[in-house]
Amino acid sequence: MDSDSEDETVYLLEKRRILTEGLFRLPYDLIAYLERAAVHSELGYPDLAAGDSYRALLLCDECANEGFEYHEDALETLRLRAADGFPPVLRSPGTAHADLAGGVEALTIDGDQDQRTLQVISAASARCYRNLSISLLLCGCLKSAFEFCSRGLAAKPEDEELLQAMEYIENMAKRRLKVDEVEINDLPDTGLVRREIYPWNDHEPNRFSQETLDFLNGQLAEVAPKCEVKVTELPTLLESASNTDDYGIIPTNKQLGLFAKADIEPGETVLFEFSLLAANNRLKESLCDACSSELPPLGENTEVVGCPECDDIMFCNEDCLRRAQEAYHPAVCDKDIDTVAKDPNPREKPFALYLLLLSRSLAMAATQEVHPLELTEVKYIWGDFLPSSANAVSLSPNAPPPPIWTLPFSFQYNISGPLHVLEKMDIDIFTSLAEYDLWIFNTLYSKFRGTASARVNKRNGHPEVAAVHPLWSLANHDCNPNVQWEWGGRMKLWCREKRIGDVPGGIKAGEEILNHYCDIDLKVQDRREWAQGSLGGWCMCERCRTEAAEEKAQATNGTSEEKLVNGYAEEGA
Ligand SMILES: C[S@@+](CC[C@H](N)C(=O)[O-])C[C@H]1O[C@@H](n2cnc3c(N)ncnc32)[C@H](O)[C@@H]1O
Repeated sequence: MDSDSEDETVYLLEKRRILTEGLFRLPYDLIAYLERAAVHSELGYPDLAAGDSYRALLLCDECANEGFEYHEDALETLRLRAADGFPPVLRSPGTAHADLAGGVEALTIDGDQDQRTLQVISAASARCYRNLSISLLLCGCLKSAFEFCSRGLAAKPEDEELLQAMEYIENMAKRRLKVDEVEINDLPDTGLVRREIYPWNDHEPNRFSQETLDFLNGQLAEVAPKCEVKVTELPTLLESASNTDDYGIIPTNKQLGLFAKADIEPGETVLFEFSLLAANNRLKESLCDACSSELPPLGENTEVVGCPECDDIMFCNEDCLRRAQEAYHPAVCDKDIDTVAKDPNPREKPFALYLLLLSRSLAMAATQEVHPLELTEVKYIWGDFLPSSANAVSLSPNAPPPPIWTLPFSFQYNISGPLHVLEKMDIDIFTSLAEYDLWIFNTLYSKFRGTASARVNKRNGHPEVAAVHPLWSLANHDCNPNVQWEWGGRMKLWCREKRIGDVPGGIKAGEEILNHYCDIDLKVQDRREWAQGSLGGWCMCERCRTEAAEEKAQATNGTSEEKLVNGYAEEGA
């Protein structure tokens, strides 16, 4: 980044800070949301621009509909903001004092107050539709972009910006689907956005500080008394196969890892962790709401209990009910929330499970009255973030290719879904911006995607239960692991009896706890493909490198033997 763009970024970040603080003071200010959307766009965060524009659109609806919950507050704020004239953010670029996009209406700012307010609302909702169309297109969410663009065009059929946006969406859809005619239901609706510690995120701890290590080791003392967390160096993984298998030295990066602080015997339990940060996507199934283990059949001696206040929510026993009441259940008790993201269509199952984990973390934050990023289950976990500078989009004509963003994103699962959950929890999504802003949802998703484990349905192989076990997730992967894990109510990690090649198990004090993120019985290529998602790249463990080298040597030998045979045949002929 050159110094001009650095200055520009500093200026925009300050503008963003001021606008956000303004929203804390005037939470129903749709104009401030549109102003912040413009800043987010300029900073290169189209997802955050879409989030702000959607909130502004909701506030336009609040202003326009008398019966709506925040009608008075939203309207009063809008009148305040439009008191001195037409807010500049509603003007199209290049127009002097009114929104003339589409050339259809010159807005009078001197009419009676109601008339003027209606004009401002109409111009604001048009701005929201334009922003949503373009920002969602940039995030790869073509179907949602198309839908918002169509809604905008229904209200303003001649709007030039919307007509232009529709053309972009259709062209992009044709390119992505490789077709000449686009069918709306086929439009892709997920994409990738920046995965980073946002420059304004002051909730992230220094994961390598003594304070963090002491805190985590204090927690480990209870669930894994023979383990400690330490700072370590891990290979920096590439996205896919490369010739670095043969390299003696691979670049590394600093991360955390779990280490034995005393000898551990084969078969011995290494870690036994309970987590309430768990979720399942089966509607009306017999799973404990707290720990997600299968409930035993109901009988006379059953310990299974229900919440006295709400239907159908069951817990293994009084202990799980008590933990739920302390940690998250009051925020969702009797709130008709158990249908959200349940029984999704198979293609959406992973996204839906992450939304359910996010919902659980929001319920935990609301019940415990802490910021979601300050929850102990969340604060210290790995998020696979890239530096903001590596994600930034340069506007310079000599810039290198744009960065590849890595956080999966959709309008439904990142924007409207979490807001829907909060509304179900009776949380005012406007006055709670400091706790429930979109960048916070994105940060939570980054962390969950870097650490959650899922259980699949044995019948259809689809993921149906997911959980984050913050201490278990400190263990790194190796295709020759020294531990084995199983999750059913509690996450259990125990020392393997045997390592690969029938080598006897056992872990010596000081050695790293080596977990496995894939099925280690597979061949090297399949293992690497399986683990790629959770590792964030191509596995470079010793076993993978050795086996890949052996396979390569065999393939090369095979080819030269073949050549020889052919050669003899030719000579003989
Ligand atoms: C669940 S976390 C493991 C704990 C993590 N190292 C930490 O600092 O909290 C998973 C991440 O650890 C890193 N990791 C784990 N095993 C690795 C390995 N064998 N090689 C390289 N990176 C690894 C990857 O970045 C992966 O995305």
